[in-house]
Amino acid sequence: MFKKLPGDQVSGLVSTTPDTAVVFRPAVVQTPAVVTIAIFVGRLIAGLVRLVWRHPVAVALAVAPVAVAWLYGWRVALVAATAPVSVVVPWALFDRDSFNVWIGWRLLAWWRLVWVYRRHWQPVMIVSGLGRHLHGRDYLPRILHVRCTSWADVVTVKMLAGQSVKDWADRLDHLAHGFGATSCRVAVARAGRLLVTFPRRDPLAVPLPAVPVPDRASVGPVEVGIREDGRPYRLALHGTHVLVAGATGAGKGSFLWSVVRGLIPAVLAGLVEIWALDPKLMELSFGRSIFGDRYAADPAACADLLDDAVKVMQERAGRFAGVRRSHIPTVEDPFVLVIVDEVAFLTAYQSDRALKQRISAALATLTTQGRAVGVGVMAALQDPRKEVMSIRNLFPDKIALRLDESEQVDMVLGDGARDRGALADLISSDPQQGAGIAYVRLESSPDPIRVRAAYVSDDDIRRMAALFAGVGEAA
Ligand SMILES: Nc1ncnc2c1ncn2[C@@H]1O[C@H](COP(=O)(O)OP(=O)(O)OP(=O)(O)O)[C@@H](O)[C@H]1O
Repeated sequence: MFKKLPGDQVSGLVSTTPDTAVVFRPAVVQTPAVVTIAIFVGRLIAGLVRLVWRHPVAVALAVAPVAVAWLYGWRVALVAATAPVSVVVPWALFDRDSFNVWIGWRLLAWWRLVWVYRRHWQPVMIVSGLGRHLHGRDYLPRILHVRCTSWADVVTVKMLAGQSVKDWADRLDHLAHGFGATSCRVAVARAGRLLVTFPRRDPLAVPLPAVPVPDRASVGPVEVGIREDGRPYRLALHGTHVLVAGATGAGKGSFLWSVVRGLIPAVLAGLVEIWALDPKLMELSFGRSIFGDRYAADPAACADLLDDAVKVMQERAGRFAGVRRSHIPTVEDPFVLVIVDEVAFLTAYQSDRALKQRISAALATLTTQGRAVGVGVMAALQDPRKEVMSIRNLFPDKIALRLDESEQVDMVLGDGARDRGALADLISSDPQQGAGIAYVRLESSPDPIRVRAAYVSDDDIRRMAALFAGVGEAA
């Protein structure tokens, strides 16, 4: 309060509280002008030192031409200043990628720091409640660093002491709109520090054609699409189980078929067997020849196939016991991937109680004991509620495509996933813009990542199936 009042007004200030015995009349000390000037000069010098310390390159770029002009004249300075421009401009025009890595993203990061984040930081922090205004002072989280990538700004922030990640996760909307982004995500960098990601554009906005069938037989992670940062997205199947949830038309088929497509060379080499359960009869029946006689659509046949998978699992467990603790795919013991489309048809919506129990028990056995012996389950479903899919927590890796309700996000991806930015309920229902887009949460990483699966068209599936019938050219 005193800071805002001129000294002569402060001297007249008294307590206005009625019935008080204490009258408050502050003493005003006249400061000599020289002391005030010394304080201002001190602050100026400290500010300059801070500027040089924080932005050495920018300061050097500004000071160097002035120094050259002073020492050698303005003509030399002009040549010295234009020479780098004549290198940088052609570089930017002809090799944009390397220019961006070395200069472009850094310049953009500096500009976004100054123009977007520093400029709006104080009001956004105070209005969103992440900063505090106490006793006339602002206590704000600090921006430590801004990094730009081709699609997003990643701002490293030092939280206020006592703040939690949840405080930030609860205000993603405030942050996104406050800094002019359509969405925002937070991740922990280390104790007390967060990485706050603000996308500038969406690399997943355009559908992707099917990924080419790999040249090599591999059981390793399968390329199924791209990640938000533009890098290929590879999904591991061997050694885990994967649950894919999404509303009708969300694009579950793209995940299932992209996985099948990526494993084709390994299936042809005998290192992988894909067993398909297709109770809806619409999705996997299309490429039936890929699965051979390991295909079932009728619920009773599905139960038999699942029981067979359990037998394979138990037989292997008996053989491996005391000999080895993990599975290595071979022609004798291939990796068995059981793909179940719309698993709720076999569990929740199955009217035959005995069959329903048999199927649920087999699925629970496979998902609890299968991965160490090379039997994996990839299940797709529309409704992730517990009463529909009681064993959803037995799948270590989860994929949430477009969902109908915000509460379903945490049901699929686990607690706190939506708070960390997995906004699966906000994915567009327009197939061009949203089908195949999903948030993935892996056992190994609590932070959900946004990906888009490639679209495997009917023709792609026909060509894949033809490979197995031995009548088609390479897919
Ligand atoms: N990855 C993708 N990229 C672009 N469009 C896609 C993608 N996947 C699916 N689509 C479009 O969305 C439509 C629905 O996809 P799909 O049948 O795979 O959804 P689904 O989740 O399996 O639905 P349902 O549960 O009703 O079977 C497809 O016909 C296609 O036009």
